[in-house]
Order: sequence, then structure tokens, then C-alpha cells
Amino acid sequence: MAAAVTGGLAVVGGGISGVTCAEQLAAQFPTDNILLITASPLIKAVTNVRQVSRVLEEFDVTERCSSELEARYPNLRVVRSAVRELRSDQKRITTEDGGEYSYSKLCLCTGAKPRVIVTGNPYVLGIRDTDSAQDFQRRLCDTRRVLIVGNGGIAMELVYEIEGCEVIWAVKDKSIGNAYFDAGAAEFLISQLQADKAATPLTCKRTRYAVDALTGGKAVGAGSALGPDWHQGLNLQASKEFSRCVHVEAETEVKRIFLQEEFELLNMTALPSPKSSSSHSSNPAEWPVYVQLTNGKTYGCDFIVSATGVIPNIEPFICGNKFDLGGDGGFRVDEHMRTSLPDIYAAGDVCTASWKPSPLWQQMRLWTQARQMGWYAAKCIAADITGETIEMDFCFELFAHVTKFFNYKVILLGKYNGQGLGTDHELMLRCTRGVEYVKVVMQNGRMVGAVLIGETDLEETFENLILNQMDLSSYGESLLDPNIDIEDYFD
Ligand SMILES: Cc1cc2nc3c(=O)[nH]c(=O)nc-3n(C[C@H](O)[C@H](O)[C@H](O)COP(=O)(O)OP(=O)(O)OC[C@H]3O[C@@H](n4cnc5c(N)ncnc54)[C@H](O)[C@@H]3O)c2cc1C
Ligand SMILES: NC(=O)c1ccc[n+]([C@@H]2O[C@H](COP(=O)([O-])OP(=O)(O)OC[C@H]3O[C@@H](n4cnc5c(N)ncnc54)[C@H](O)[C@@H]3O)[C@@H](O)[C@H]2O)c1
Repeated sequence: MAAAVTGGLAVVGGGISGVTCAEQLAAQFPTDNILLITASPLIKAVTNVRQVSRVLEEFDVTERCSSELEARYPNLRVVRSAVRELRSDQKRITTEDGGEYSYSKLCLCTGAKPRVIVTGNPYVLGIRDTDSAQDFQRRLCDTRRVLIVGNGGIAMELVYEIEGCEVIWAVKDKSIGNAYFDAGAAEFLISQLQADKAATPLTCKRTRYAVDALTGGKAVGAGSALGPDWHQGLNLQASKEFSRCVHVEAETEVKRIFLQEEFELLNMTALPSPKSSSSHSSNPAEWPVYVQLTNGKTYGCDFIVSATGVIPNIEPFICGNKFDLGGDGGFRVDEHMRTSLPDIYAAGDVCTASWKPSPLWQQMRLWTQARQMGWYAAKCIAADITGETIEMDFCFELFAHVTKFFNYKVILLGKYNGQGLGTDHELMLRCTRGVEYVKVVMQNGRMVGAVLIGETDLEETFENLILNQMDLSSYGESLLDPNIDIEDYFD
């Protein structure tokens, strides 16, 4: 039983948001004791932060022992146990190992967990942390066919990376990657699924993730979310020798899942391999699990990955505490990262940004936002203690995300999909098949968003054009003319 600790600043969660918040508090209040409570044995560390442009940033992330963090910040203590209960009326936290901790101010950074289509089915997997990624890799070794449900970041990464087995990709939308792309960009990308994988992975400006922990220490309990390049530490080659083999079932959802016995009892039939002309076809009645889709098709497979978004981890904190929750189930936070309860803040995947956002920013549960929110929450806590006023950080002015899909560098800026703009916007496109896809979203002659796929080198210029809201009407289509050096135009 851990002793009760009284009084100071406490953070819950050893992911990017929690560690960034705790580090910032420890640096800002060097004579105070800062407590970081986390369920995961390893904590995240952000290193080599590089500002690519005013808003776009890249950094490396590693998983480290908590002792390294304590060595760097002598006033920071890490408790490795999950929080079991919060008594906000007494400003007290109880952990699974029986520890009791009181706090003056608390920041909740407990991340999220996969929102799987069904729970309790051993053939349905969600991927979030080291443990679940290892489970996935183990199963993939002798897999002949996997069915992937979902159309966001994880599904896009998996369909591109998995080799040596059939992949059936069930998406409920008309086109692939709807969390990031419109149909045009999806069309541009999908040809890559048929192409051979590039021999050398693309090196591009994006956050990197060191995955030592995937092959090393075993995580226990709720781990932190994996992140960019998480699959590079894994072997995603199944048993067969062939390369990528993806079949997309669009505009469909999972209606029912049957285990083999049930399927046979009901005397049901499944479709053969969608690539049945190839040598990968197999007896339709030999699968451990079967998926009936709403389009009437039924496929057998070895297992199902449900890459269908996340649910914020709020459970241990809600019993007896009247938090305001967002529509997505996160703790609603105001412009100072304060929840609805006194002296309790939240940051990262667990929170729902509920301030009036800048017209060019939206919350997405991403690594950069987790870091920015953790850092800003610490600043807000400090300002509330010292009585200083604090303005919303500049990083919340413009949404900016650098990532990689299908071996292309992908940059998303502002209202990149015209989010919330209704019909009051226009699109301008430039596309060279297999090379680049550039889309800008214009409203009243001003640029409000952009999707840049490939090595376009347009990110800084477009970021500036979006931030300064210059009237670009007079440039018309020439804005995307590849023969005009747009950087010279506006520098
Ligand atoms: C497979 C995968 C790939 C991704 N790829 C990208 C990408 O390419 N780019 C990108 O920007 N984002 C990506 N993300 C999203 C990104 O990883 C998350 O948005 C980000 O890591 C969230 O950080 P966080 O600190 O809020 O939460 P987490 O990293 O989930 O950390 C939560 C922490 O809270 C702890 N915790 C939970 N419950 C308790 C409790 N009761 N008591 C104590 N501690 C608790 C956990 O142990 C953990 O340490 C990816 C996510 C996944 C799953
Ligand atoms: N490169 C990246 O930026 C990247 C990569 C991987 C993951 N991530 C992040 O990790 C988290 C988890 O990733 P994810 O891919 O699970 O989530 P996501 O939010 O990116 O995508 C979820 C997808 O599932 C679909 N969906 C939801 N419910 C469904 C249902 N019942 N049936 C079928 N489809 C359904 C949605 O339409 C959406 O396309 C997200 O926060 C994501 O932003 C980011």
C-alpha cells in the first residue's frame, strides 16, 4: 500500500499529453513536487522537436522508463499504477495498488481506447498500444485472410503494409480514407494499393516513432497509444509469399459476425476469395469466423481488425463526479483546458475541445495535438496558480498535420476537407498521377484549407496564405499552375 501524498500538482497518464504536461509543470515549478500517475510501465518521451514552419512541427517519440524522467526532473515522481477512483469533492485519487493521493490541481491525460464494432469476440481486434500491436503481429503470422473494418488512419496504414495474405477492406463510405480525404484524393491513392511496395520507405517530414518497446518490454494494462510509423517495428508479412492483395468492399458495414460452428449450423454460405481467379482462393467453409456485410456479401476470415475510431478513457473518473462530456465522450475542456470540475484540467485524446475554435482549426485525436494540449494545459495551470492571464496558444490557430499514407507524404492544413463550410467554398485541384495531388479549399477568394500529397514543397507558402487570409481572387487558377513558382509570388 502506497502512502498518501498530499497536496501538489498531479497529472494522470504517461502518454504524450501527460508526460509533456508533467515535464512542463516540473520545469515551471522546480521547488514543488509534481506527481505523474500512469497505468503503463513505459512512458512516452518527445525528443528532437523541430519547427518545420510556423505551425507544422516534427519530433521523435520514444518509450522510456519512468526513472529517466525522474532523473531529469528531481521534483517529478512517477507512480506506476492505474487510477481506480477520483473523489473530486475531496481532491483525492485512489490507485489500483491502494495508493491515495491528494492534489491541488489535476490534469487528466488518460488517452482513448479503440471503439471496436463488437466487444468480447476473440476474433475481433482493436489496435492501440504495444500489447495489442504484438497480438496483431502474432495472429498475422499464419493468417490467410484478414478483414479490416474502418476507413481512417489505422485501416489505411494496415491495408498498405500487410503482405502475404488476403485483405478484405470493408468501408462504409464511397471512397477510401474518408477521415482524411475526399473522393479525388482517394482515387489518386488507390492506385498505390495495386502497385508494388516501394523498396525503400519514404523519408519525409513527419513525426517519427521509435518502437523499441514493441520488441522489448511487455506492457501491462492500458498502454499509451502507438503513433506514426508504429508498424515499422513489426513484421506485417503473413504466411504466404505474395505481396499486397487488397479487395475493397465500399459502402458497406458489418451486419453480423458468426463463429465457424454457428455458421455451419445455420447452413450458411460464404463467398470464395474475391481474387478467386488467383491461386489464393480457398474453401469457403474453412474459416474460424465469418462476417456478413450489409451489402449481402459474407466472407470468411482468420480474424477481423476493427479500426473504427476511439473512445476517450474516462471511466475511472466519472463515478460520483459530474463532468460535462462532449458528444464523442471526452471531458469537455474550455479555452484554458479546464474541465467542468474545479481544479481539474484535461488534455490529449481524453478531452473534447469545447472552446469556440479558430475558424481554421479542428480537434483530431493526433499525436501533435496531444503534445500541444499537454504543454498548453501546464501553462494554463501555472497561469491559474500565479494569477497571470494567458492567451490561447498560437498552435490552435491553424490545424496542421504531417503524416504518410501509401508511402506518400501527406500534409493537411486548415479546413482541408471543407469541414463545416457547407456549400460555401470552392476547390482547386492539381494532380499528376503517381506523383502529387494538391487540393486547396477557397472561401471568398481566401485559402482556408489544403491537402498536399507527395513532395509538393508547398506547405510553407500555403500555411502562410491560409494564416494571413490574403485575398487571392485575382490569381484565379494560376495559384496552382505548376509553371509558376508560387513561393516567389508571395514571398
Ligand atoms: C496505431 C496508431 C497509430 C497512430 N498513428 C498516428 C499518426 O501517424 N499520427 C498522429 O498524429 N497520431 C497517430 N495516432 C494517434 C496518437 O498516437 C494519439 O493521438 C496520441 O498518442 C494520444 O496521446 P495521449 O497522451 O492523449 O494518450 P495515450 O498515448 O493513449 O496515453 C494515455 C496514458 O494514460 C494512461 N492511462 C489510461 N488509463 C489510466 C488510468 N486509469 N490510470 C492511470 N493511467 C491511465 C495510459 O497507460 C497511457 O500512458 C495513432 C494511434 C494509434 C493507436
Ligand atoms: N497517420 C495518422 O495520422 C494516423 C494513423 C493511424 C491512427 N491515427 C489516429 O489514431 C486513432 C485511431 O485510428 P482509427 O483509424 O481507428 O480512427 P479514425 O478516427 O482515423 O477512423 C475511424 C474510421 O472508422 C469508421 N467507422 C466508425 N465506426 C464504424 C463502423 N461501425 N463500421 C465501419 N466503419 C466505422 C469511420 O468512418 C472512420 O473512417 C485516431 O485518433 C486517428 O486519428 C492517425
